[in-house]
Amino acid sequence: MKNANKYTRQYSMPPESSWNWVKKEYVDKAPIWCSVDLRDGNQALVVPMNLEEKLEYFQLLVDIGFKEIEVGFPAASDTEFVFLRTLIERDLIPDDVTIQVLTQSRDHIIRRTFESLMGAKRAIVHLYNSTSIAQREQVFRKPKSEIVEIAVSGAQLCKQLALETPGNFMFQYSPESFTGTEVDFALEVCHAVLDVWKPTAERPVIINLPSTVQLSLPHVYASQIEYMSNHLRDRHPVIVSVHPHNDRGTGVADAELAMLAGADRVEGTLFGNGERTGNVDIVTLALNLYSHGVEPGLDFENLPDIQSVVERLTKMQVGKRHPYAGELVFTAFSGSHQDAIAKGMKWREEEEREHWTVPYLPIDPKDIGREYEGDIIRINSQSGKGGIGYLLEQKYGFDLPPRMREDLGYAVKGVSDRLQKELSVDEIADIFTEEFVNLAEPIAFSELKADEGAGHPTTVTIHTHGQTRTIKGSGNGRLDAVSNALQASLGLQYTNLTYKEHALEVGSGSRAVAYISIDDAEGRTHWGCGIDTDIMNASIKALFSAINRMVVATPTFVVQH
Ligand SMILES: CC(=O)SCCNC(=O)CCNC(=O)[C@H](O)C(C)(C)COP(=O)(O)OP(=O)(O)OC[C@H]1O[C@@H](n2cnc3c(N)ncnc32)[C@H](O)[C@@H]1OP(=O)(O)O
Ligand SMILES: CC(C)C(=O)C(=O)O
Repeated sequence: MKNANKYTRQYSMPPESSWNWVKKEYVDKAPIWCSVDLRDGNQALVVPMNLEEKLEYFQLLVDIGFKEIEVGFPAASDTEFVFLRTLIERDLIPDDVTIQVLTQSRDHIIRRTFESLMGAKRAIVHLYNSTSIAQREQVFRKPKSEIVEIAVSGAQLCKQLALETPGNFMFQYSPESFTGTEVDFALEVCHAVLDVWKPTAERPVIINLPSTVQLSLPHVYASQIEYMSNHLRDRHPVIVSVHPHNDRGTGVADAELAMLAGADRVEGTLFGNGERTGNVDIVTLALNLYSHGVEPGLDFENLPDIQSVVERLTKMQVGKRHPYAGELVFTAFSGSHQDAIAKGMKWREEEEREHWTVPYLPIDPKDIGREYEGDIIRINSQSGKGGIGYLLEQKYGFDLPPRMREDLGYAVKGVSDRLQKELSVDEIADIFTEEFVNLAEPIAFSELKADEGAGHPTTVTIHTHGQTRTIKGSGNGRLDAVSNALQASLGLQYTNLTYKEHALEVGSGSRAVAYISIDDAEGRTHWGCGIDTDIMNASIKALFSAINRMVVATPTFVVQH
């Protein structure tokens, strides 16, 4: 980048920093949330929402639990004005919800804003004017004193109109572009406004300190907020609010550090919609609190539904990696992650655990309406036996022995790598069946007859190379007898037979599944699986499967006739 010297840092540190917020470990209570989706979010859309869309969005915000909702900039357009009138006239604002409206500090805009509020029981009137060096020099071309005057005259008019308009009005002031303003000057403007509004405990005032454009690292913003919070003359009746944007990608960090630094209130939007890179994402902030065991006071238990409504109304898409909401954010493709998640989930099943600590999953996806199946473990060529085995167990009930999972893992990864695609759990089950279950080539099991006498004498009917044969054996159990018959009659050589069985509880009918491994003459292990309604038949089919895999893997072997 050859033009780095074109840029310079445009923020200023406060005159002093106490850095007390650094010593706080985490945010221990939810802030007052204010949604600005219908204003800052809406003003940033290619096509702003229409009346019906805004009404639906408003109801969504109410359902989520927002108690303060900035419903628009009523002087901006007819749609904005009519929307507010509709909320008021149709009595759509619940008693415990306060609407907020934004106005520039300009006479006719403030007047129009109060007109729009006629009949409202309660509202926050949010006044702003820009205070940064860049805006003073380039937009307003006014000295500091005249910028203060813009704020003061607007505050005075708001106060006067609030007295003349029926309803209960609270005031909010934003030194817009606060992050590009000398912090002491921002304090001066806020004091001038507070001198007009004179907040009391019964009628507090909100001082909102936006990172209109993010200009610094988050700790600088936090220091600015801390300075303002510590130096506001009469702090108690003032609610310090923040309104972070996301230009540097750290809107969430700005908000979180600002809360540590004294902010009582946060303005933001769902999924971070808003000007340019967006406003701070309240979903992320709330769920970050939740993941620390702090009740966020907003209900995101059905986040996928909320997301689809927001996407439909805003015509914006939530990214696949978006915290908490993105399609892939609870998904592990990579083997070691899957293995740890599968073990973590099993650990939870073993007994009730007080806290959620599953590796790689910061919260339980189910808490926000996500599913485990198809969400947390997905399979491609980066995957491993742990995840593959976990999926087969969850959906189909196969509890494979650990070493068999390894064999299946390689088979599945091989297919995914060759086809260059993700595999569904059904496709994995197909691979498992094709590769390991009830294999009948080149030797097929047909029938078993238990003969009379000691040593479990057994007659087995098999098909091989187009012929049906009857072979006999005995042993210390029925399976051992079949195994001995096969080894003696067909010239097979293997040792170390291992065996595991369980009922297949998933799916229709009661079936048993057996897994068998054998070691061939060269020490290689071959696995097979058998499924049957009869447990003995399941185990014999598992043995045939293992033998058939061994025979196929040993091209030099010839079955004796
Ligand atoms: C950071 C933020 O998101 S702030 C919110 C921004 N949101 C919006 O602007 C959306 C809604 N806005 C609008 O629809 C329009 O801008 C309106 C209706 C409010 C005003 O429209 P207009 O008067 O036609 O145009 P515009 O906004 O460009 O006005 C610019 C004038 O207002 C002045 N101005 C801008 N903001 C403010 C303010 N907060 N207080 C006082 N004056 C202001 C400018 O200096 C400029 O003055 P000039 O006429 O002397 O040059
Ligand atoms: C009006 C203010 C709060 C604003 O939207 C901003 O600064 O981003």
